Amino acid sequence: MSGVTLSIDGPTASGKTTLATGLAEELGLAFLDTGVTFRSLAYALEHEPVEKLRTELGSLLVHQPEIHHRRRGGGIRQPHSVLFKGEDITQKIWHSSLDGNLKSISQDQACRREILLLHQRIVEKYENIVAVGRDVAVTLLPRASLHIYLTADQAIRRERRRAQYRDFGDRSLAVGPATARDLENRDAIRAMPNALEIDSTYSPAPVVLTAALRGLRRYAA
Ligand SMILES: Nc1ncnc2c1ncn2[C@@H]1O[C@H](COP(=O)(O)OP(=O)(O)OP(=O)(O)O)[C@@H](O)[C@H]1O
Ligand SMILES: Nc1ccn([C@@H]2O[C@H](COP(=O)(O)O)[C@@H](O)[C@H]2O)c(=O)n1
Repeated sequence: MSGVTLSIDGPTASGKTTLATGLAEELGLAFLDTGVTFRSLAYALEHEPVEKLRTELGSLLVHQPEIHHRRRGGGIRQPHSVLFKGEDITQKIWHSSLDGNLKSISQDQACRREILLLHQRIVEKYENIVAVGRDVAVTLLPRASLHIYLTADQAIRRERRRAQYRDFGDRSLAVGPATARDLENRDAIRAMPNALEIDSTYSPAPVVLTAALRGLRRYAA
């Protein structure tokens, strides 16, 4: 299968990254986590005014997506990384103290437009890519081979996030209900012909991956 593009949207801790990584490993895709860019801007906002971030984003921030070999070849060919003004900030963007900045950035429409342009320049470079976020089906990859909306009950998502960050005391455990944006995107995805909605509440990650691969075979055939 060549020319594979996949979008995955869904609420916090629904398993988007897990599924994207599985698909990227299985199919040898590049993997763009758009949330990483929002988080990087939240970090950058500690250092530069928002006006500068908006107008100079393309030169201030370099986001390299992860690139996977096919499963049989195994492993990651290029790990994801983010450089801000040349400094590698990949490990610095997760701190819960940045939650307020993250909210400001994600509500700033001008910032969202600049972030989208940055992501469009990234996806243009890859023939085979999976992009993950909260609006990627509608904004970034409207012509993807398959659009996945992944969800799970809030209590389950909260429990999974707590377990995931048990050893990372400085990370945010905030897991709310699906936001208005999540629901808007879910409805838009439902209306797309090549869409798949997966509820992972009672499905372990390998089952979710199998369902996504089956969906891809169906629509990309
Ligand atoms: N189907 C599943 N069953 C059980 N646990 C899962 C499943 N999918 C993912 N998880 C676990 O749930 C946690 C959150 O998953 P993940 O980080 O992939 O979510 P996410 O949607 O990418 O989160 P975010 O919204 O922060 O980007 C991880 O610990 C992951 O291993
Ligand atoms: N396409 C996107 C991606 C992310 N956001 C915002 O960034 C936050 C962090 O994303 P994670 O995937 O790392 O949790 C997220 O909570 C959103 O506020 C977005 O708006 N659009």
